[in-house]
Amino acid sequence: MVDVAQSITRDPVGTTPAATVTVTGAAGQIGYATVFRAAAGALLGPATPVRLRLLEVPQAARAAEGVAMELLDGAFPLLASVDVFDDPAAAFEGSEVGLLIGAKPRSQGMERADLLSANAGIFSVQGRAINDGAADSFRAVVVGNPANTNALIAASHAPDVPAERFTALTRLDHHRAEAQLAIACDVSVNDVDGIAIWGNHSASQYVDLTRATVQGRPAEEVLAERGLDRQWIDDFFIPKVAKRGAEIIRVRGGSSVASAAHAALRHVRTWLRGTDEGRWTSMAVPSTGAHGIPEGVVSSFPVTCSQGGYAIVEPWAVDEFSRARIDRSVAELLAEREAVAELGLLGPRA
Ligand SMILES: NC(=O)c1ccc[n+]([C@@H]2O[C@H](COP(=O)([O-])OP(=O)(O)OC[C@H]3O[C@@H](n4cnc5c(N)ncnc54)[C@H](O)[C@@H]3O)[C@@H](O)[C@H]2O)c1
Ligand SMILES: O=C(O)C[C@H](O)C(=O)O
Repeated sequence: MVDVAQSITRDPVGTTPAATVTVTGAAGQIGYATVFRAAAGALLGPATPVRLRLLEVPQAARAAEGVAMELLDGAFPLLASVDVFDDPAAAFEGSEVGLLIGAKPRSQGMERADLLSANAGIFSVQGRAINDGAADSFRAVVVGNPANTNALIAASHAPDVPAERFTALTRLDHHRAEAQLAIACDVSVNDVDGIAIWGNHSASQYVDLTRATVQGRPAEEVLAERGLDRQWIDDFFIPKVAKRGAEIIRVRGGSSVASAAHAALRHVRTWLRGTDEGRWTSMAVPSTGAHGIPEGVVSSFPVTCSQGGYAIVEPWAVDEFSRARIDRSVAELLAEREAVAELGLLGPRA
């Protein structure tokens, strides 16, 4: 543990035992936007105190100490403790929830293979640390890109942890699609339902409206009444959502931060608390082979959650267009998997 005078332990409020949450990249932008809301109850709910374990690389550990100081200054009633680490093994000791945000960003001139390899180094080490030290109940969401394949790498290095506990974030894409559909139909986001994100958290993702509803009616029907046909969905709506990350970078001058933090918090909260009756969300999870998506990749699916678990929504007969789009994104995931396998970066479970 980094020697932080700021580390605290106290008896927090709350009616259930405190849960231990490890946040990697805690001094980075998304980490900073996440930990205060986690301390305020947005991750585990208003009844569960949280013990935060912040992991950073050694050169950013000092900045993470500063984050810990600010957490203290929030005097959050639910914050049981906060500790800073630069050693993954220590950071994941007893961990019940992992928010795996820290990753190596793509720098100029870096090839995708270099990015995969740089991140594989990070996620293999963290996978092993989780395998050796995390609590039996451990579950993780990977935010750091390439998120799906990073989750696969971590899971492959943690053979003693059920693979389904390693998930990746596509809830942000799901939220983006809900918002864009609501805007297109001039309704509240509360009126839209049934969107599914398939495949990779990348521009190849398939944003599926075929089961979506707007105020209980098929979304495609409501869009058609507004003169927005399938061509519009294909040419405008899907790219708008799938390329939103790049658009944010262009307009804001930096990648999505608060919306990504919000999505990561909601991902875990929904997983633990459950989806509402009759509704689903999107999560990238290890494929079981469902919907024709081969095992061995972490793909986004529509899922329902209950009692701390999730289930891929039962397969339905997808149309030809959807099938081709799902297969295209899955092909990208398979190529990423092959690239890391060729580099010898997959662990013993692979
Ligand atoms: N899945 C999604 O929806 C989504 C959305 C937005 C961003 N992202 C990704 O999230 C990641 C984080 O974004 P950010 O804006 O916070 O980046 P950032 O560069 O601000 O922060 C990343 C932090 O991770 C730390 N880090 C790097 N390697 C680490 C390691 N081995 N252990 C612990 N910490 C480590 C860095 O020191 C840094 O503080 C990026 O990979 C980004 O592409 C994903
Ligand atoms: O960081 C990025 O490349 C984009 C990010 O994954 C996003 O979807 O906003």
